[in-house]
Amino acid sequence: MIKVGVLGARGRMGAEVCRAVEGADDLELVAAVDQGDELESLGAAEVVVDFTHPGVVMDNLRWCVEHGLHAVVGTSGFDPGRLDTVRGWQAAKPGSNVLIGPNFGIGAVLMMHFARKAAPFFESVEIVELHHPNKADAPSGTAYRTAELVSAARAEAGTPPSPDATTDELHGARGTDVEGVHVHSIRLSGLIAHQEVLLGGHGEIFTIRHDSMNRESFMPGVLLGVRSVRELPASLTVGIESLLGL
Ligand SMILES: NC(=O)C1=CN([C@@H]2O[C@H](COP(=O)(O)OP(=O)(O)OC[C@H]3O[C@@H](n4cnc5c(N)ncnc54)[C@H](OP(=O)(O)O)[C@@H]3O)[C@@H](O)[C@H]2O)C=CC1
Ligand SMILES: O=C(O)C1=N[C@H](C(=O)O)C[C@H](O)C1
Repeated sequence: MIKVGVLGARGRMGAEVCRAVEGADDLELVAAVDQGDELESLGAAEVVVDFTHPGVVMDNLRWCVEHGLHAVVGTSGFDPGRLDTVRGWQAAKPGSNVLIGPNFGIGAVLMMHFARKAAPFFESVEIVELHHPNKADAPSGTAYRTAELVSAARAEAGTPPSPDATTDELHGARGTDVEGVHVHSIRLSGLIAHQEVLLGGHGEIFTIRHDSMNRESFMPGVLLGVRSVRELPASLTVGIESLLGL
């Protein structure tokens, strides 16, 4: 049995994770912590799952690393600077592995994988992410990570920047720029989590779209992370693609 603690346990994702852990024969939910609760009860866990808020996740993660707990993090908001900070904590206190999953949906991981593969073959690429209006951050962590992967693949292949003649822009009309990739964020009631990667070439458009229809869809990826994090080869891993053999 792997002893699991959940941070953000009363939130939309955290509550789903608690249900999934309680329903798994090889996992035991030993702590369910939310805003205002003491972190100390997490000390009974081997693996902590964090689905909280980009504004608090770094404090949570530092606490986990300092207490030697492995962490599976779904909370968004990780840029290269934050990843370096986590590496610094791990260097100071080795022993805990951290797995940060920008998206735990299997289809979403495949969307990012295929976008990275396709990116060098097209002149233009832009990303549209669409989410429920309760989401705190924009762009989404998934879109940010997709843009990073797409940008790196194009740079490695020597693909020039996407053409764009815009010289006169109302602020925000072209979205935000993540490493040279334009990302557009929609917030709309009725949505859960969706993303399109639009790739444009000579006389053809290739669109890769993923839709999360409910939050249960993230659970196979989260549980895979919980089961794998203790044995990961690196102390900090971003994305679950390696766990899927991608
Ligand atoms: N990687 C992935 O696959 C996915 C990632 N996410 C990400 O997960 C995060 C959470 O999303 P979601 O569940 O929708 O958000 P919610 O707002 O529904 O849940 C977050 C929960 O964390 C609580 N919380 C806030 N601060 C703390 C703290 N310091 N300690 C413990 N708990 C705290 C909140 O309490 P209160 O409401 O009182 O502030 C709330 O109950 C977001 O960053 C989202 O982008 C979401 C879906 C999938
Ligand atoms: O807030 C959400 O809902 C989601 N957040 C993650 C993100 O920022 O990419 C993952 C998924 O898109 C759902």
